[in-house]
Amino acid sequence: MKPKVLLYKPLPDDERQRLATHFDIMEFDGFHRDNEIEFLAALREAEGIIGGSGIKLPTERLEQAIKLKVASTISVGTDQYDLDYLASRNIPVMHTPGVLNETTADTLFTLIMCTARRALELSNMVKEGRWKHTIGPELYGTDVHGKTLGIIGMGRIGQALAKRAHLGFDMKIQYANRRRNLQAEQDYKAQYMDIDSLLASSDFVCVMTPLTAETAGMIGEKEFALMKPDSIFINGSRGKVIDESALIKALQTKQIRAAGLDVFQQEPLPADSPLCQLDNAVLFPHIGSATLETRHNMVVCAVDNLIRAMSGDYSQNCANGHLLKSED
Ligand SMILES: NC(=O)C1=CN([C@@H]2O[C@H](COP(=O)(O)OP(=O)(O)OC[C@H]3O[C@@H](n4cnc5c(N)ncnc54)[C@H](OP(=O)(O)O)[C@@H]3O)[C@@H](O)[C@H]2O)C=CC1
Ligand SMILES: O=CC(=O)O
Repeated sequence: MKPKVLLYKPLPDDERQRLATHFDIMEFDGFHRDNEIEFLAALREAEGIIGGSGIKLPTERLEQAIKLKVASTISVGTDQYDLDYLASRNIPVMHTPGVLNETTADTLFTLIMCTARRALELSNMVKEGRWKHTIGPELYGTDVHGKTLGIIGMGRIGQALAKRAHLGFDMKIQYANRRRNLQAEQDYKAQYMDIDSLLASSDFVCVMTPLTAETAGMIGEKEFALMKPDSIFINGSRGKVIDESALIKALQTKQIRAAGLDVFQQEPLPADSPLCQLDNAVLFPHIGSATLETRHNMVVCAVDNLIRAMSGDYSQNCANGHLLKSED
């Protein structure tokens, strides 16, 4: 008999079939009020689970997953799970680092360009028939090339962003991490500094840390007040890393120039969010890695991770490996 796996995100046919050769799949399109009873019944039977980062499975749900051996997420972020709790049950949480670095950095750079050059605001002006004469300084953008980019969270994706900025746009790179990243210092002349100094001296600030107890609410009113009045704030990490109300205030009062956001405290972002009323906010629907190629590669990686971890090998791509008890 094949082990039972709960799949809660639609997969491309090829990867769904590969999963089905190894496991008996119990399949759901997300987890919501309409499928709650069946989903929770499947969770109680599941030895493995695989799905995306959009579905939160809090501890009180996972407590019901009494047969669970492995959780595999089709994302690099793992904040939808309590890693400590799963580690206390010796359950590895597998994720997809690396395969999405370049695509996510492309998205971040798109946010940088769109905010700096007011691309969406001006495109809407053209589409809505409001382009009546050559635009004047009140609608000019600001340069990207040659400016200073501050990256909070110089990890895999942060470095891919630094590469674009430094090698392609001649930007000066500075960064904040808990530990220094000597590779980024060598490759992109990145300068290490504390978060407050970075905020006060960057033209663009991009947050790319994971969401953890330490980073939740890390950028709030005090931090926005430190930023330069002409600076631009980019968030590609998780919405809860910043205080969204404080950001809205900073944008409304033009304390900072603009913001480019791929992630929000609540997703999907409610249409009545004040962010939707702001010309100086460029908003993406959490599409950091959303290209056909990269999303496929992430699924391949997550299916591989599940197959390997279910057979006891979680030596690669395990987000809580350092917390697990060794089997030998
Ligand atoms: N918008 C989207 O679609 C996507 C969003 N993401 C998000 O981006 C996150 C980062 O991904 P990735 O680059 O692969 O992760 P990495 O682990 O490679 O990088 C994270 C970086 O954050 C730093 N960091 C962690 N905690 C802190 C802290 N308290 N203060 C300052 N820096 C900190 C780490 O350095 P150090 O440990 O030295 O502090 C590390 O350099 C993911 O966890 C996910 O939430 C990822 C992919 C797509
Ligand atoms: O947000 C996306 C991820 O992979 O994490």
